[in-house]
Amino acid sequence: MRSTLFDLEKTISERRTADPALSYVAKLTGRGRAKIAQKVGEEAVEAVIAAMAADRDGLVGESADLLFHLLILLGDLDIPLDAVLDELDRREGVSGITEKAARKPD
Ligand SMILES: N=c1c2ncn([C@@H]3O[C@H](COP(=O)(O)OP(=O)(O)OP(=O)(O)O)[C@@H](O)[C@H]3O)c2ncn1[C@@H]1O[C@H](COP(=O)(O)O)[C@@H](O)[C@H]1O
Repeated sequence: MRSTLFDLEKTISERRTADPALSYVAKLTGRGRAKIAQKVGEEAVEAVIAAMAADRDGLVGESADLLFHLLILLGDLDIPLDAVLDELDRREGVSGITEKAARKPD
């Protein structure tokens, strides 16, 4: 399995306390969780815009930006990537239609 996301998670963890003048991760982290979350939202919107324009290259780039910023946000909350992958594993084989139908009404 490709280890790209785990490698990036480790790099982000190491760069968080670097010199903000030399590290984007450190600079963004220093601006606080709300700013990191805002960037995740912006990158998600940019991915949607690229998709709606059928801009495949754009969507690849924006998806990379989105995953990168999501990893920074998860790291800021001390949530390991493994926790997200575990949740996806837990859902494996459970149809989204079935899962939604089984939800209790509010
Ligand atoms: N994958 C990435 C990556 N993807 C995108 N970016 C940066 O994310 C920033 C997003 O650009 P924007 O224009 O949206 O942001 P901005 O203008 O800085 O922010 P605003 O002030 O507008 O909010 C750009 O500076 C991109 O270069 C990344 N910066 C770093 N990485 C990885 O993180 C590692 C550590 O980076 P540093 O912390 O910079 O050393 C690198 O070696 C890479 O592996």
